[in-house]
Amino acid sequence: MSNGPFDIDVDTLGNLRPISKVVLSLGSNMGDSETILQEAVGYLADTPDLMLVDVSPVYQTSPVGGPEQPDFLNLVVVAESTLEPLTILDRAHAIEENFGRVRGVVNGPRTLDIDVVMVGKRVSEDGIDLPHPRAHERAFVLVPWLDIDPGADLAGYGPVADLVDDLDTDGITRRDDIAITVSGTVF
Ligand SMILES: Nc1ncnc2c1ncn2[C@@H]1O[C@H](COP(=O)(O)OP(=O)(O)OP(=O)(O)O)[C@@H](O)[C@H]1O
Ligand SMILES: Nc1nc2c(c(=O)[nH]1)N=C(CO)CN2
Repeated sequence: MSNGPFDIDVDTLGNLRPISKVVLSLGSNMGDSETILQEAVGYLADTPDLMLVDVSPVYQTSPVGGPEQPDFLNLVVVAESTLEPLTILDRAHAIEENFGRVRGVVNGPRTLDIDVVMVGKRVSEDGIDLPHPRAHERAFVLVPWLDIDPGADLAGYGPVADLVDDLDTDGITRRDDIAITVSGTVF
């Protein structure tokens, strides 16, 4: 899939809207994380103008940073969208709030965290850092992403496969016993 901005959508008013590849990272280590991830992907799939392309396997991952806390379950969603990055981030925050996410400790435990890893070649603007400034060094983001998108390129950092080669992936385990289902499709 292209990173855009060469794919174009025309809305009902005839406006041209670039279609961007969107990569989202979801993580949970409080509550029923498996159900939370399942439902969160469902909310993303229900988001107007955000088309899910693929959902990665779920990984159990050792916490990176923060206080002592339980392991996370992480997954990555690849989508296509004409939405602005800040609109996608607002939607991510609204979904987090459905699961009672309270922003407290930096890198601390959370029912649900949704990071906007990349929106095509879009870069930072007021209110959103793009690509996500820590995604390039996080195995819990890059390994699941690579599973579903072997040719993936992290804008500004290069091929995800090369980034993964340089990372310690010891703390992450693929949980093939957990499946995410969207509209009858099992990922
Ligand atoms: N690309 C992005 N994805 C998610 N949040 C972002 C992004 N860019 C800026 N933010 C902002 O970063 C702030 C901190 O986000 P959050 O509380 O999710 O951090 P965190 O998950 O603890 O740590 P990290 O940012 O390292 O994943 C939020 O106010 C959020 O709006
Ligand atoms: N394993 C793991 N560690 C983390 C995670 C996460 O999702 N998984 N999220 C963090 C802040 O976003 C900080 N540390």
